[in-house]
Order: sequence, then structure tokens, then C-alpha cells
Amino acid sequence: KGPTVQTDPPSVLISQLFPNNNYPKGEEVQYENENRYRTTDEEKRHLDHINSDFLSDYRQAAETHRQVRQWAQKNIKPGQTLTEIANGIEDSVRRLVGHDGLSEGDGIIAGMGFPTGLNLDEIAAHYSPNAGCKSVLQQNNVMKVDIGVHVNGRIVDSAFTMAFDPTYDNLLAAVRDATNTGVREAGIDVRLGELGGLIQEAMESYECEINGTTYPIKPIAGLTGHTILPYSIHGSKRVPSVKTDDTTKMEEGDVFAIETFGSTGTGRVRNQGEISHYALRRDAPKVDLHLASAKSLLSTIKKNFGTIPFCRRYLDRLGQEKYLLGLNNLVKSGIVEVYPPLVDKKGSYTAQFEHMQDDIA
Ligand SMILES: O=S(=O)(c1cccs1)N(Cc1ccc(F)cc1)Cc1ncn[nH]1
Ligand SMILES: [Mn+2]
Ligand SMILES: [Mn+2]
Ligand SMILES: [Mn+2]
Repeated sequence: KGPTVQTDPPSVLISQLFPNNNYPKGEEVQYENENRYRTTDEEKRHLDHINSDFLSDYRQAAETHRQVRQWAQKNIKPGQTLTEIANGIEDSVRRLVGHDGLSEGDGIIAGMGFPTGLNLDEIAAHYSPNAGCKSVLQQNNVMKVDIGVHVNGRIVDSAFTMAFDPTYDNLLAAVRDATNTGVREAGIDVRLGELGGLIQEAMESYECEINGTTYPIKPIAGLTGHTILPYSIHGSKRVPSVKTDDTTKMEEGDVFAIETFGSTGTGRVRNQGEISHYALRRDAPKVDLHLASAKSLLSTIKKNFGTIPFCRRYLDRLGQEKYLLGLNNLVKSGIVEVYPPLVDKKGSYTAQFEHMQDDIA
């Protein structure tokens, strides 16, 4: 029989807690006129049957994410290092999906969907500690925790912001309201640019007073929600946090991560600081590599991550050493894509809330 409740820290397999694949369904959105989109019941049953693996993989990843983020929200405290926080989250995810990502190909079956983002204050996204990072979480930090989980390449991408000082309550309320607005208004045939306008309205209705100065909350226009494809963290559709003239529509079968970022700074981010996030390009050019270390690193990346984003710590734990020259060679050759930290101006505070909405469930 085995355990029927989760431990602290999480260690019980999700597939153990929910036998024969009946994972909880996420929130489901009913469409106004059901029959306008849905095929006949017979076809729907058929479609759902084909999709059922896809759905059960997604729901297994989603339940893993849910249990790990709830544990993280309870257990992350000032005084912990970012490295400890990242390892605690990643070890929990790997235990729950039952894959440690250490034997070749194992990380491709299930595991981290991308590097654990731990983004402090003006850093909005794509920061994960590299080996040797000494940063310690402070009482007055605003930390965006971005966790990815995948099962058979079905990636769940969802994030939340932690602040221990109530000064930032309105900043966090702004992004929560903006993202909930985006999720609520999402749906088949919704135009992406219009959805951005609704998100912008919600976000800009907030302000935040910090040390006697009142800041309007600005959406970070360059950071968008996005479609997610199997083994690929971003598809071609984007959900902006501001009104745009993008008339592209949401379609049945699309899977979206709706994420909004608010800032007390300029509302614009730039690439800044040491890179931690990398990913093999799907459309990687066939380049003959002259550097032996680049060749062997490329095969390690293909075997352990495929096109799932990874970070330097994931190479460290695989026993890779002195890989930076080879990695930079793969980047220069256009084979590996980099995602530098995205940063607003020094002294500003950014917050994020990211939720997944699928038009399939
Ligand atoms: O900003 S993105 O690069 C993007 C590209 C196109 C549209 S949105 N990015 C995708 C991504 C890139 C690397 C990762 F390791 C994980 C995700 C959004 C995102 N970052 C974190 N959570 N969600
Ligand atoms: Mn994310
Ligand atoms: Mn995302
Ligand atoms: Mn790409």
C-alpha cells in the first residue's frame, strides 16, 4: 500500500499518491456556448482518449508543482542561501516525479522543466545561482520563485513572488490581480493584444509606497506569457502585459503560461549579469565543432536535457567539469541559446505571478 500522505520535505511519489493516473484536474474553464468549439461528444471522447496520456502527464507535472510550491512557500525564510533554496526545490521535484536526472536520458523522462528561478528585487527573471553563489535571502527582498516541472516533456511553468516585508503588499497584489485577469479572460478566439490591454488595466490600477515615496506599478512590457510545446518552453504566441496590436488569437489546443511582471522601476528590463540559463535550440544548425570539449558537452546536453532548458548547476551535478569553454563555443555556434538575467534599474522592485491555463482540460 505505502504512504498516502506527502512528507515535509516532499518525498512521496505523486504516482503513489494518485494511483492509476487519476491526478486531480486543474481549474477548468467552461466556454459560454459549449458546442461552438467542442466537436461532437463521440469525437470529443475520441480526442480525449488520444490526449489522455498528454493530460495525465500534464496533471502529474501540475500536482508535483503544486505540492513543491506549497512546501516552498512554507519553508523559504530569510537567512537561507539561494543555493540551499534551489536545491531544496529541485531535490523535491525529482523525488516526486521519481527521476533523479542523474542516469543518462533520465532527465528527459521527467524532472525539472527549466532552471529554478530565484530572482531578487530588480532582477525579474532567468537568475538561478551558479556554483559558488553566496547570496543569502534577506528580510527586505522581493523574490520571484519560478519553478518548472516536466513529465514526458509536458512542461508546467508557474511562478510566485515572496516578500517578508508588508511594504510590498500592493506590488504583489498588482501582479496577482493582473495575472488572474489574464487567466480569467483567456479563451479560444481571444486576441493576444487585447488580452494585454486587460492585464495592463489591472496592473496600472495599483501603486506602492516604499520608504515614503509612492510608485505607480508599471507592467514590464518586454516580459510576456507564452505558449508551451512538448519539450519546448516557449512557442510562438506571446501574451503581453500591455495593450498591443497583435491580433493573433488563442486557439483550441494551445497551452499558455500566463505571466505578468510589475515594477516600481522603469518597466523595461535589460540583459545583465552572469548567465545561468541555457537551452539546446530545436532548429540548431549542423555545425562541425572543432573543440573536442564542445563535442562531448553537446552529446551530454542532448542525452540529459534535449531541448529542455538547463543551468550550470545541472551540469555540475552530472559530474561535468571545466565545461565553460565548450559551452561558450556551443553558444557562439548558435547550437545553444542563452537566457541572461533580465533586470530593471538598480534599487527598483519587480514582482511576478505566473499561472498555466490550458484550453484542453
Ligand atoms: O522569457 S522567455 O525566454 C520567453 C520567450 C518567448 C516568450 S517568453 N521565457 C521562456 C523561458 C526561457 C528559459 C527558461 F529557462 C524558462 C523559460 C519565459 C519564462 N521564463 C521563465 N518562465 N517563463
Ligand atoms: Mn516561469
Ligand atoms: Mn513562462
Ligand atoms: Mn528558442
